Amino acid sequence: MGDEVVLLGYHLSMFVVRVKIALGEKGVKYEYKEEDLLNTKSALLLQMNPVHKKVPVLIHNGKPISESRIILEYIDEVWKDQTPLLPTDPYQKAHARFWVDFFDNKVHEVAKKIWTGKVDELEKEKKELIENLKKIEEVLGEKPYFGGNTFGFLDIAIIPFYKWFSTYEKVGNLKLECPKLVEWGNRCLKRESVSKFLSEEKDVYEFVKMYRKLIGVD
Ligand SMILES: N[C@@H](CCC(=O)N[C@@H](CSO)C(=O)NCC(=O)O)C(=O)O
Repeated sequence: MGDEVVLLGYHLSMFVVRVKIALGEKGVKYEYKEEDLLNTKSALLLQMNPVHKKVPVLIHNGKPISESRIILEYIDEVWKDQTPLLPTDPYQKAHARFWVDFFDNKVHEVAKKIWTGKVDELEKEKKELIENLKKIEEVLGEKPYFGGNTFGFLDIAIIPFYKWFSTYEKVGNLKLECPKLVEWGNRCLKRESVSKFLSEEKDVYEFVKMYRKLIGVD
């Protein structure tokens, strides 16, 4: 019997898109189950991820794996005969893990403070976001992809946020200065595994506007 793979997700979740891209790059077939995060989480989600109760959760032959970065590494190890996601060199692997951690904590979390917060009270966060995204752009440098000439782990981790940049700018009333990341994003979008799953900018913006009303900041 082949592998039974199920992905619990939410259509706009950048962390879920990471997993969809990785499974796409590996050519792994899976069943996708959309969670209604804004209303009631499914019993399956609560059973499979009782600690965080968040998506994505990858269920492989009945066994759940949570946290997108951990899921990416799991996928890379389990389906290792297809294109590798992580570098094989230990130092390059550590470098990739460092920058995904930086991105999650110093770009995504800072940006989330902005798009869920009172924008006129967030000058520090706005500066931080611009500066930290510049640091990510410096890691890319002149390379086509973060790992060099091939699309890999760090690209997969960051590209799902690409269509959120314009919403960061609109809601935060700020200007991101990352022309190389824009070029890189368009380059990644040429890959079917990316273009198939990345949200549209207008959908992201509509979601954030709705969410801000829901939590009473707008
Ligand atoms: N560190 C985790 C973050 C997952 C997450 O925040 N998932 C959100 C949807 S995307 O914003 C989620 O499931 N939220 C539901 C909740 O917070 O209850 C990862 O990398 O997988």
